[in-house]
Amino acid sequence: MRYISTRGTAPVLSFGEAMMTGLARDGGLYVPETVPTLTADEIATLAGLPYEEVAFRVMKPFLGGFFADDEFKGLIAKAYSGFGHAARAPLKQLGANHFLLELFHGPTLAFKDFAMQLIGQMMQAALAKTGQRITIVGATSGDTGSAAIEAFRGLSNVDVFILFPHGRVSEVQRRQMTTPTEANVHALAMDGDFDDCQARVKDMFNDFAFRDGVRLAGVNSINWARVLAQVVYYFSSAVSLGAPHRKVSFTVPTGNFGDIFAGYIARKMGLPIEELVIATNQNDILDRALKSGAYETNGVKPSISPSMDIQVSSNFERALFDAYGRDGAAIAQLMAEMKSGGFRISQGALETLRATFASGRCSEDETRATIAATLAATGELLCPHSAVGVKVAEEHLGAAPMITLATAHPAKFPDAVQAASGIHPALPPRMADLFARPERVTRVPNDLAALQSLVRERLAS
Ligand SMILES: Cc1ncc(COP(=O)(O)O)c(C=O)c1O
Ligand SMILES: N[C@@H](CCOP(=O)(O)O)C(=O)O
Repeated sequence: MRYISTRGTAPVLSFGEAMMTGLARDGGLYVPETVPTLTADEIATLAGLPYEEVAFRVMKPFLGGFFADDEFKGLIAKAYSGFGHAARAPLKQLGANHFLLELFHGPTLAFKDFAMQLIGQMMQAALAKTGQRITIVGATSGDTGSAAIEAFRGLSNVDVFILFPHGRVSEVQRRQMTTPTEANVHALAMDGDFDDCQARVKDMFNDFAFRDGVRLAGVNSINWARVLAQVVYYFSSAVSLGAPHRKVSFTVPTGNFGDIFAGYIARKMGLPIEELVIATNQNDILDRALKSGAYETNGVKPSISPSMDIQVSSNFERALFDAYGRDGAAIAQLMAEMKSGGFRISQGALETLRATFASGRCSEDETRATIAATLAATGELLCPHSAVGVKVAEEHLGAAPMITLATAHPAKFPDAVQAASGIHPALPPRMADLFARPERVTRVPNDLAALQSLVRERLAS
């Protein structure tokens, strides 16, 4: 099993190497050279299995033997043991043919825990074999950061630095990142928006002296292993609604395009997915791109679904790579144009993307109205991101059952949820004192050299 870069010139790597490498050295993202498939019979046998067993069967073909079967099963078991629901990713019925996939029962109450808890286990196992230490630098619009901190806090061979946009995450999200007391956790509030944070992380990877000097590792969806772990719940939910004997559709609240790209991989593996719907908030670059062919940023606008306040959608590069016939040079050219604000997608690539993805946009008012209407109709209290998904899904209901991904717990966004529904969602008891815990955070400028100095100083201290 080999992994290649979307920009065509970085070394070809094994699964383990791709996981520990993060961004490819040509600036691209690693993808499998070929996507393994499951037969209809293999998919059918997933129905009724525990989530952990589905995870093992879906992910194993991508590993190329990097972990022995028993070791991998053990890592999966540990990764999901802290989840607060026996099903891990339960499905709830919202309407006649509309289902909600609750992905917020992990330790930090967002879908990020599915991949981050597992990647934490896999990276620790890999480091234990080599005796190395690594420095993780991640960018977050709120959820990746807390999930990464939870997965790596307290480890002696890992430092974790998280850049979040100052003033642009919810208070619960911020406190999840700033209240852990372990010395290897470094929460950094950066001037700018999420796109700036992600750009600085990629800059650090593209500075080879820095990258090699600190042994930089990535846990954003830059890292293929993050995407892979998210493929699993497409299978677990689809088979529970009758796949592969009937098709299902998915709507995915989307920002950095990692989660919906995992759905795309599930479809390439053989899962019969009718429609894959991208749901955006007012930061609607992906919806505009699919409708007009122009992939152009127009500035991040803060919203009540802050984790999706993203315009430079990292994993869209992976989808473009396939849509352009896996032409790495063409992708490198497009990404260079992106630095000055955007590019036009070629007609052929656009048609390929439209054959694969549908899309829709949800305004702030529509998000609030969907939270209220869904509560009244079903009793389900949605977070604003999940509400964006539900609204867009309702515009795409068809013959196949629609599964909307509920990506975060409403208690992570209590102000927005209360304003929309009148209900103040409570944090689980284990987090009840979150607002009483002291915060530890460093304000940092949007400046690569300053950030690199800070990382080096912290590592030396
Ligand atoms: C709650 C929530 N919903 C949706 C998204 C969008 O997911 P993705 O960035 O994988 O498109 C994010 C951020 O990743 C998120 O934290
Ligand atoms: N919404 C994310 C943004 C980062 O996405 P990632 O999947 O690339 O880690 C967040 O909450 O941080």
